[in-house]
Amino acid sequence: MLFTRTDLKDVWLLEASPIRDERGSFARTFCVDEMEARGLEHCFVQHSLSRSAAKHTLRGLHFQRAPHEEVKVVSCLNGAIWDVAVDLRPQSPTYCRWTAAELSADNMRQLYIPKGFAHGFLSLTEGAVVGYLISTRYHPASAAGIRYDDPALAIDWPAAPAVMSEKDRNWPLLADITRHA
Ligand SMILES: Cc1cn([C@H]2C[C@H](O)[C@@H](COP(=O)(O)OP(=O)(O)O[C@H]3O[C@H](C)C(=O)[C@H](O)[C@H]3O)O2)c(=O)[nH]c1=O
Repeated sequence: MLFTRTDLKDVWLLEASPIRDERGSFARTFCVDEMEARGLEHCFVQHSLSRSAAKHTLRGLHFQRAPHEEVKVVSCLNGAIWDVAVDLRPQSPTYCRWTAAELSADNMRQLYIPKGFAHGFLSLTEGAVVGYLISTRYHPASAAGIRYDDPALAIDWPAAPAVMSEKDRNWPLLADITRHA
């Protein structure tokens, strides 16, 4: 596997190294030793999948509040998504900055998103299936989010969302959260 830091240094792009033969290919997508060697989380207590039927479905921006913050490793198992991580760590030099990567079943890339980040994606194809390795148990009472179009983040989404949940439409702006913190 190839591990590359993104422009947000604690967010990593993980790239599989498929071994190809006449049948197709085989690729390792997770290795505890490789994660440990880079000081990355390697214990994921929950694995989840989401399927988005329509192209340009937007999910996010989500995070769980302390003490239930999550490390996520996000992959795209069918189709393609534009995956976004937003640094919400107040003391971070990259606070409020975002990074994005195109993840697809073809490129077998994964995004490693540490605690303190919000996560979201826009599907780029119909039938996008997204896989999550998650370090922390789902804790609904700690579920939180910020608006995908928050001007404080200015995320340059590749297209307008065609489908999103009412919950995602109505997350607060970061300014509203920090004002009431
Ligand atoms: C996350 C989660 C959700 N659920 C239930 C709650 C709802 O009844 C239903 C759909 O949940 P939600 O609308 O939060 O699903 P997404 O909008 O795909 O949210 C996910 O996608 C964004 C981009 C993320 O980064 C999070 O991992 C996750 O929140 O599944 C569970 O039962 N367990 C879970 O771990």
